[in-house]
Parts: sequence; C-alpha cells; structure tokens
Amino acid sequence: MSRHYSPVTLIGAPTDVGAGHRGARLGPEALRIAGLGEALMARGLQVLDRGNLEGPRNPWLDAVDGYRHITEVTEWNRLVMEAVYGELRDGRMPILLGGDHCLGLGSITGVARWCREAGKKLRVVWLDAHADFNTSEVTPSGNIHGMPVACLCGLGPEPLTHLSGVSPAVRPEDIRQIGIRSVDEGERRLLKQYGIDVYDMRYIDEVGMRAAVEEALDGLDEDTHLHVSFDVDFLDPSIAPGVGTTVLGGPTYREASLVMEMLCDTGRLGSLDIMELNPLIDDHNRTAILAVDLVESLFGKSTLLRD
Ligand SMILES: NC(=[NH2+])NCCC[C@H](N)C(=O)O
Ligand SMILES: [Mn+2]
Ligand SMILES: [Mn+2]
Repeated sequence: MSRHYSPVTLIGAPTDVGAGHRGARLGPEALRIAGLGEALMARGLQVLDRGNLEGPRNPWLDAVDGYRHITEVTEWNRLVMEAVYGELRDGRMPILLGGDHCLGLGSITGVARWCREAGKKLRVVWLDAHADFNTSEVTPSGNIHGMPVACLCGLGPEPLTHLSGVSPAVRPEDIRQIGIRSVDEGERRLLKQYGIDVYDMRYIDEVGMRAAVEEALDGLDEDTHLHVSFDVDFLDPSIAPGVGTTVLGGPTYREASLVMEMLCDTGRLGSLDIMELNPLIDDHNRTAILAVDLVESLFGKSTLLRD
C-alpha cells in the first residue's frame, strides 16, 4: 500500500531533566547515527532535520515538593510545544527525538492545539511499559517523565497543565495506552478515576496484540489526527536494553512490528515522539537501530505478502 505523507521534520530535544538516569539527552544523536533520516528518505519521504532544540541544562538535583527540575522541565516542554505546533501549522509532520518522556507533554500539547485550530479530532496512542500518570502526591521518584499523561489530562502543576493555556490539553477519552506493565499504587487509582483506556500486557497476553490494537484504534475516521508517543521501554528489554527504566515482559519484535504496521495502516499518522532512548546504557546502539527499524514499519515497511 503506498501512502502520501506530508514532509516530515526531525526535532531533537536533547535532555534528561525529567528522568532518573542521565543519558537520554544523547538520544537524538543516537537515532541520527542509527540512520533515522536516511531510513525515512528511503521510504520516499521528504525529511527536514531541524537539529536540536537548545534548552536549560540538567541540574541533577533532588525532588522538591514532589517534583524534580520542574523549572527546567517546564521550559523544555514549552520549547517542544512551540516547535511541534509550528511544524504542523506549516504542513509538516513533526517527529520528536527525545529526550526523556516528560517531553511527551509539550509535544502532545502542541499537537492538540493544532487539532483544535484545524478542527481535527485527536487520538493519542501511548506505547510504553509505564502509564506515566503520576502526580506529586503519588510519585515514587519525583521524576516528571512519570507524569506527562496526567498533566495532559489537567492533573498536575499549573505551568505544566496550562502550557498552551487550555486545560485539560487532551480529553482522557482520546488516549489509548498499549504495553503497560509497571504502574505505581496511587497511579493505578488515578488511571481508573480518569478512565484511561489501558491495554496492559496481561490483556495483550490474553487477547493477542492484533485484537488489542484493533480496539485501541476503533473509531478513527478521516478527521482524526493520530499521534504516536513511542517510549522505547515499551519493548522487551531483551531486545531494547538502551533505556533507563526497563521492565521485563514487554512486546517481542514481531508484536512491536505488528503494532507499528497496524498504526501505519490507519493512514492517519500525523505526528510521532521517539522517547527515552539512552545510548549510555545501550549495547552498540542496538536499541536505536531497533527503534529506527520499527519507525520504518510505522511508515509502511511490512513483511506482508498476502492480500
Ligand atoms: N517515561 C518513563 N520511562 N517513565 C518511568 C516512570 C517510572 C515510575 N512510574 C515513576 O514515576 O518514577
Ligand atoms: Mn514513558
Ligand atoms: Mn516507560
């Protein structure tokens, strides 16, 4: 199946201010070295690499009042939101190269702002081992990469929940989470309270990846903008060791490829985040190479021969 895409733009966000490990700041370069731009061009896409955003350094301090580095996290998210929004406004598809997953907040806030202006519906597919739905009251770490989905739903500190002025930035019913297998105690209660649609690994084991993804994509139509937020720790650590917060029991390569191919088949992909890659704990960049391979599937690479 051939598909028309708008030109894509790579936006590097080299920071780990939201994480509990340092090294995700090197993610954008590792993805470039793994050939992300070339792979997309080989799929026939027009690719513009904007280089890296420049934001505050990581001060590497302890959490204060349940948040670590909130000032720096806010500034990075503001920069990301403006960059992502700007690309969509100019008719290009933003691909955010993280950086830690706290930046999913800025990215999706920018996407949601554009969708409101363009009169589009939004569907967020969050591929992750974690739900990232903590607040300062329930977080075990204070690391804000564990909080972006809560902030998108209006739960969190005002500077993060009101990045674009509108809160909640996203309606909880527009979010689907796939691959989840590590949820903190208080976080679980909040997920239920906000009615987040979670396709956890237990459910995927029981019904299979295909049925889970079909359900998660149900109701997409030609007016829907699909945003994919890909936390690389979604993948099983045996194939993707280069992330700060590995959790056993994730999708295999085939399962992950299937998810990407099914997301591609919707024809609705409008924006993407590739997050949490940490080359300092990787093995010869294999996790970045795998991420690039899966992004190729998201843009149409497939082993399917039967009709
Ligand atoms: N984007 C991520 N890798 N998030 C990991 C979050 C881990 C844990 N739930 C926390 O809040 O600290
Ligand atoms: Mn995450
Ligand atoms: Mn994660």
